Amino acid sequence: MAEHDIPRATAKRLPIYYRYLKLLLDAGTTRVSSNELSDAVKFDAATIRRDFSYFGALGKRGYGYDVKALMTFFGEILNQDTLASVALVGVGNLGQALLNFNFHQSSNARISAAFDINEDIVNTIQAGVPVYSLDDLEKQISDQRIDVAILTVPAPVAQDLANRLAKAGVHGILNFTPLRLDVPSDVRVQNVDLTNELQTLLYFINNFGGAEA
Ligand SMILES: NC(=O)c1ccc[n+]([C@@H]2O[C@H](COP(=O)([O-])OP(=O)(O)OC[C@H]3O[C@@H](n4cnc5c(N)ncnc54)[C@H](O)[C@@H]3O)[C@@H](O)[C@H]2O)c1
Repeated sequence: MAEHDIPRATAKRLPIYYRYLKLLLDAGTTRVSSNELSDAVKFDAATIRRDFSYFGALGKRGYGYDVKALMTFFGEILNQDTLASVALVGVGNLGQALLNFNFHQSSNARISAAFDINEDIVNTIQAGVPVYSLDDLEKQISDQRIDVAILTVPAPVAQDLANRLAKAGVHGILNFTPLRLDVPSDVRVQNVDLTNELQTLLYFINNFGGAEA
């Protein structure tokens, strides 16, 4: 958890800054201006300067920002050095796709355990990740110190599983199901809804043309 008191919108942009800075650093670039960053990540330069100012960072007029210093700084805030183990519950169409996607390449998280009730895939390894029986949920979450779970099960069983996950000690749920989950106050839920995203996109295209929202 970041100890800096920053707006949520800024916090959401941090991983995007971080990924781009990593690209720059890998390409041997040592400094970057807010305008160059703006071109690459598509937030306006004023937003970027304001975001960075929350951290007391770090730009110099006529020089821009030091890429390595920014990376180190954001890396610490984002905890890039600690690899977070994530559970995936529900290894169906969507779950499989997420297993195949290598989160670890671009973030500090990796799916380390998957769970399902389908006997055909329980006790197999899918995309390098062991699939456990749902009966092992609590034990694996505790043994592997899993703090975050991705929920890709049918909606009717989602609340039950959210209850179990919360009870087992999970503090974050990335919820792909259409159900809005009730969770204890120490659990954070992030809902992902591709239909919503698509509708929003269509709305903006239809009402404002191609310009970005
Ligand atoms: N957010 C989005 O944009 C989006 C997009 C597609 C699907 N979805 C949602 O994601 C969920 C999964 O969709 P899908 O197409 O992968 O479905 P699917 O039927 O292919 O997969 C569901 C998986 O969950 C497993 N399962 C069922 N009950 C379980 C339980 N109690 N515990 C553990 N595993 C259980 C099934 O065996 C199956 O492997 C659905 O709720 C769907 O509505 C969301």
